Amino acid sequence: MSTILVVDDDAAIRTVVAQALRRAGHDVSVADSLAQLERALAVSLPDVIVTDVILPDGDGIDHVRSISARFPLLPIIVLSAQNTLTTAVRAAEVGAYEYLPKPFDLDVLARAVTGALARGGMVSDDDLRDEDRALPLIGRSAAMQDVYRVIARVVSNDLTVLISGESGTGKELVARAIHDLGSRNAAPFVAINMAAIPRELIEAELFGHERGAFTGAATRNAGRFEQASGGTLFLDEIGDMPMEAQTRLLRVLQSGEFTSVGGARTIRVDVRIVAATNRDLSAQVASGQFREDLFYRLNVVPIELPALRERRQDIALLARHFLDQAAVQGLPRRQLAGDAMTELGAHDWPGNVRELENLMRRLAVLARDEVIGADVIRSMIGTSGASAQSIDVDIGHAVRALIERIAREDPNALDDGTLYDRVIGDVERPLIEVMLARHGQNQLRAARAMGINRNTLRKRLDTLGIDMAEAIRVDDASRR
Ligand SMILES: Nc1ncnc2c1ncn2[C@@H]1O[C@H](COP(=O)(O)OP(=O)(O)OP(=O)(O)O)[C@@H](O)[C@H]1O
Repeated sequence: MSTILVVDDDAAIRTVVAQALRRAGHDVSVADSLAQLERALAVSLPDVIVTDVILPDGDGIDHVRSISARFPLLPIIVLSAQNTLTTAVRAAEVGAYEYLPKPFDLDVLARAVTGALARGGMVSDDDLRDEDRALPLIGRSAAMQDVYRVIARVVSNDLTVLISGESGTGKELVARAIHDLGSRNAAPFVAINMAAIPRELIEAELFGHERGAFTGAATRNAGRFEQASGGTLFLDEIGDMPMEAQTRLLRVLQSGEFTSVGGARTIRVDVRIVAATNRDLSAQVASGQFREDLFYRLNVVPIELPALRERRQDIALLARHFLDQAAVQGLPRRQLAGDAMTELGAHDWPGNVRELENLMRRLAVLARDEVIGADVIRSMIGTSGASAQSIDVDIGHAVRALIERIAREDPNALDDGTLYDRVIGDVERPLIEVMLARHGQNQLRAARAMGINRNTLRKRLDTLGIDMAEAIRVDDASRR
């Protein structure tokens, strides 16, 4: 539960605001003066402060400046009856997260609080104050503060950034933050994932192709470089880029221009490059899989994202954030009991923030009670949770790798109309095998459990060539 401190000398407003925020699921405490506010801060830091401007012992806005200086990560929402532009500008100048003129709609306040919580832990920076550009990066740990410092350093220039970190640590989110906070934010942010595109298509995807450049190229296509013109190009999973494409990319980065596949025109583009990898690129350089010169060209400003297990103090903040987000999206509102937080804190999170996010969404959907206890967390992480997590984390990669493998083994397979059946067949086979095993190889029960017709299952067994000899052995054994 997030903690909100409401400061207002008007008892009626204090009560109404506190009630509304409690209804929205927050833990609310109140103060009627700056002195009481200071006493409350001395005891513990809330997640958000909501304060009036005119208080009996001073000016709330002046006080925001002092609080922001001491606690730069603490979002403050200012409420004021002085509906002047000057008050709004003053509130922004002193670093208030939001300014709401009185009278305000309680829903608007609740939304501002949710926004402030989602922003919690981000560096205090005037650029961040624009609603549209509010950052989704959560975390107050020292490791994340280091990340924020580097982001703050690169938003005002075009230096190339290389983000490394395990899968699900937020690399793409950081890349987007660099774009959104920089001067290129009116132009597009274009992402391309090297692991998701068959190797032979990567160059056409990056640099575009002319009509008729290869089979299937019916029209001229602008590549991602051109699409990102004036903006940011995010090269995800750069460690998966084939050698030839690396050579071409290096040339483009050096010269700022390229020709599309099958084209004679030279295209000049102005893009900022942010690359990311979950592999050890220097090891790939050492083993000759990644060009050393390209590595140095990309690694101008390195950002290393910590694994979630290395910043356990952020787990509670993130967990609450994802539950709030689920509630905002219309899923039931859930809270975590103290022992549930302890349980989350002890888990190792191999899938990092993505795993935590998926678990919170599943809890929002599946948990029976509003307050979730440690036992529920244990059962979700320990059993189906653990395996489902790894599926959530890996399924996209697995399918992409599968497409790549098929393309490598048989390049025609990408065009000959068989790809859908091959990929679905490879995904379906383990599903059927697992379900048959689970139901003692009984086809009727396995089909029912999967929600398909028994005849459909029979046909799929035939098509996929799944051997039922095992089933007969199991059936025989059970009959004996
Ligand atoms: N600090 C954070 N605050 C809030 N949400 C986060 C944070 N880090 C990651 N997430 C969320 O976790 C999920 C995974 O993040 P993201 O896709 O950026 O990770 P990634 O490192 O690029 O993963 P991959 O290597 O698998 O592509 C996203 O839904 C993202 O919004």
